[in-house]
Amino acid sequence: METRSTIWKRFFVFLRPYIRYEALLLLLMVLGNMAALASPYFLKIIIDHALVEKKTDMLFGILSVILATYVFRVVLGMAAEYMYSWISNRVLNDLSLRLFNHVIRLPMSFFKERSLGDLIHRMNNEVNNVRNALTGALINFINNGITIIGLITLMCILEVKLFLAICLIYPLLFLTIRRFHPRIKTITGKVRKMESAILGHLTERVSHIRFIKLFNTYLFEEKLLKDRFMSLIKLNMSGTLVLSGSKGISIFLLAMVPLITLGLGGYRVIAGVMTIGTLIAFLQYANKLYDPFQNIVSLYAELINTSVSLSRIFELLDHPVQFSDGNYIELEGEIARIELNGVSFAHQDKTVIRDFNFTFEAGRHYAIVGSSGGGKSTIVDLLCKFNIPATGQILVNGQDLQDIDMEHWMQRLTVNSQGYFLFNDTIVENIRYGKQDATEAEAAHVSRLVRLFNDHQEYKDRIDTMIGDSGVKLSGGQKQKMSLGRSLLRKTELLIIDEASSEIDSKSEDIIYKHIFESGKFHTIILISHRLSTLKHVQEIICMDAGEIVEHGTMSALINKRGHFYRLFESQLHPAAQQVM
Ligand SMILES: Nc1ncnc2c1ncn2[C@@H]1O[C@H](COP(=O)(O)OP(=O)(O)OP(=O)(O)O)[C@@H](O)[C@H]1O
Repeated sequence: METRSTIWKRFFVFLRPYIRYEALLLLLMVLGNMAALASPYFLKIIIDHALVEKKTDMLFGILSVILATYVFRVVLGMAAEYMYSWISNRVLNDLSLRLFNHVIRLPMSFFKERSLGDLIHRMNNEVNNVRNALTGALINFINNGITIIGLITLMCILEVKLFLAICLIYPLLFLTIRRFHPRIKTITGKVRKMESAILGHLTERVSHIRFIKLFNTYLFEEKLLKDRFMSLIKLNMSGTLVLSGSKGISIFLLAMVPLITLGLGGYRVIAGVMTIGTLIAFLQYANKLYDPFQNIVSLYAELINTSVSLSRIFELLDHPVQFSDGNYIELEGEIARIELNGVSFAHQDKTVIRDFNFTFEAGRHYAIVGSSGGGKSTIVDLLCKFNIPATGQILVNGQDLQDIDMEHWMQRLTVNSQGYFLFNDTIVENIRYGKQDATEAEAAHVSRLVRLFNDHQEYKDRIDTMIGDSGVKLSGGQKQKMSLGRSLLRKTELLIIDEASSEIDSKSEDIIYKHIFESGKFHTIILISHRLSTLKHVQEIICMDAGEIVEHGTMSALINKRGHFYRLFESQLHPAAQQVM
């Protein structure tokens, strides 16, 4: 784990672009503090000179100066606040954008191992913690720090011996902070992890509310969440105990400062080695020291929390992305062939693909079939670079796919996968996600190609309406049609359709597939399907079982073979078999 100083050093990289504005802010803050700290010194002059020497002019002259410093302070304060808000908003914007841009470029393997809740917690809650620290704690920490330096300087100027006496308190304060804060940091880290887990739990449960209702598991769910909240409360309470203990001792130690000042200072005034004006001014400064020190102690604890948030954010940023870093190459020319040579792949310890050897030639249409869990979608993920072969190679025109730039590669193919992604937006906008520069008319056109609605009126009424979260206002078949429409908007050399029409009625499916396979829009197509009726569109079928190719060939050859393929489709086969034989 990174040390706190390295974490802050890394964070200061985000502050660097605004260094000029920060320098100006610091100047405003120093000037504002100087103006705020001047009053007790003027008070000393009033007591020791204007009053003792009975100089009315001097009295009112100094009072006017004090008034001017008040005005100066207010103006500087407003300017500093504005500047601070400007800087912190920009820094946060940079941090959030950098995080988002990084996360969306992380390899798929990263997302398979992480819980969604943990990711959202880091990208939202932890960034908000940094936001709170930036908009409050950090500025106060710096401001209080400047005040303390100013106060110490003025106290030394006034009476250095008295200042040295109150300094005895500070090593004790330092020891208290050192003793308590590592424990606070550990507890904070645990709280954050638990909060992420709870967020993940809530996200999962609310997004599957339908199943809670169907299985009537309200009480079970309530108990599950209650147990998690109880553990969080226990952890939070132990954190509060340590924090309040640390604060209590610090506050007690700081409260000793005015007592020592009055005791020693009063003695020195009685002994005639110090003026009353100096004692009053010093006492005011010593009292003023109490608040910023107390604030700094609390803010320090808050900044420890922030450093935990930052370390969780940086942990994400440290995960290597899968995109261009100058080491990847771009594929020259069109895709001529994709060869999978002895490819194997495992999820954790479980081997999912075994010694897969096949060459997809450009211009041909293929299907991959096999029983559930046989490894078909894993092959798609390997072709998308979402999975990386454990052994063997995937070669595109002889180039290792792993060496080809991810962004460049993804421009060459369109993948219509099993899990579609629909946003709470209009149908047109959802379809346009496939090709962001497509016009509304193009999007509307493909919605008709995939027969999204039954009649003309429905297109008119619904195409611009919101579809709800994850397309909740659409039927299962309509969602799949929209997803296919989105793919149809693109024009790429290779199209992969992974079980994308299981909920679409056979008649519509046939029309849509005819268009896809016969329009010539996609040169090479790989179709994954459990429906025999869709296989008539392809020229070659690969039959997989337990991660291996067990048969491949044309549909009629495979049917005649009476092997794996035949058994797999036996129940759907007889009417179709008549057509192909
Ligand atoms: N993220 C994962 N972690 C662990 N195992 C996984 C993961 N994803 C898939 N698997 C396993 O890999 C195997 C192959 O899954 P895959 O999705 O490729 O099968 P499939 O042939 O596409 O199945 P289906 O026809 O049901 O879609 C399955 O046994 C599955 O349990």
